[in-house]
Amino acid sequence: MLETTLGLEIIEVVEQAAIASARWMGKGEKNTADEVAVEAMRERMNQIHMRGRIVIGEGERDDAPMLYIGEEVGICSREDAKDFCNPDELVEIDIAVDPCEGTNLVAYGQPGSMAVLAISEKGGLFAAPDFYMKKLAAPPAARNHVDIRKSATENLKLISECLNRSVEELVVVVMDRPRHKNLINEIRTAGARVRLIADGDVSAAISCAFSGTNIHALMGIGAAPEGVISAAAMRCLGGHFQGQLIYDPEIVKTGLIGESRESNIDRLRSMGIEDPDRVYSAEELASGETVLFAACGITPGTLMEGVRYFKGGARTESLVISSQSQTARFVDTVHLVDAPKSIQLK
Ligand SMILES: O=C(COP(=O)(O)O)[C@@H](O)[C@H](O)[C@H](O)[C@H](O)COP(=O)(O)O
Ligand SMILES: [Mn+2]
Ligand SMILES: [Mn+2]
Repeated sequence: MLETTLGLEIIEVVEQAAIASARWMGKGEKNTADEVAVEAMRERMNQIHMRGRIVIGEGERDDAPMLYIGEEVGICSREDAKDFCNPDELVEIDIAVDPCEGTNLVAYGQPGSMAVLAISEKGGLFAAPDFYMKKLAAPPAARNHVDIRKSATENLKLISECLNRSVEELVVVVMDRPRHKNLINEIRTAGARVRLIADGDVSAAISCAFSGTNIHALMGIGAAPEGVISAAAMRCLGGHFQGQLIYDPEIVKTGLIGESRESNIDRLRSMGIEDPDRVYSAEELASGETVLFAACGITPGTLMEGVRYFKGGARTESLVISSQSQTARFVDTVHLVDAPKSIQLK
């Protein structure tokens, strides 16, 4: 029902955010790249016949501009919506957004940034706190064979068996952070190759689900909201994804979580998370009956091209995934803004 209600309109939401943000590529201004993406996403979402509520609106951690958690979006959120929205459109839906995932990547002209969102019925997406999350993503063939509770060495052996290749033939993406020093050493010692990324672990997680990307696992600690968005895509694609919240300041030293382990556990409890050590599967992080995911490349990435402008318009590449129709659509769009004199085919 969700997919038929929203149709392909959500593609335009991520496309508009990406087109706005890519104007700031390489300008060294990450907040502006983020801000324009947020505004474009909000504006386009508010033109859609839907009754949406933002459950994940990344931005809190660095005072970045954000779509606020709890913000209502869509025409059918208005008080008089019954007058112009049909019953399907009035059903409440939850939305997780990251209008500019990889703001630093955009600011410094590096690959892997995207505008991204996930949608499900009310309650269908885990409202992740702005904590860190240990993540494990792997290809569909390794789903439920690997486990985040196992060591990287064990998981690499399992992935190699599931993919019928040697560990040396595997590539693992890890975010380039001091906290991953031991993990990186372990992966290298096991024989696999490591691709270090500066930012953007959503793109890396989803890339594991597609063969041909030469990415076979994502390991390490990133942000929890991005974990839920990655899980939404991986659930639809049948890839493996697990996440575990990180609340111990000894593991990640950051202003994001408090300096006391106990107060962090209390904070999680106050958010309804009774077991702070729980390991969440993709199906638990994105548990709704129907899940939709949409992303549009801002800078070029493993799965999508970045935004390319030409005189009079722009060209974008997006990925829309639906659990309902069981499709992953790559959408190549030419945006004709000012009546361009020619439209290049490729
Ligand atoms: O790269 C990221 C930053 O996202 P954004 O703020 O939307 O540009 C995410 O992919 C990461 O998951 C995560 O946010 C990051 O690991 C947390 O930041 P850091 O403390 O620098 O590791
Ligand atoms: Mn992000
Ligand atoms: Mn962001």
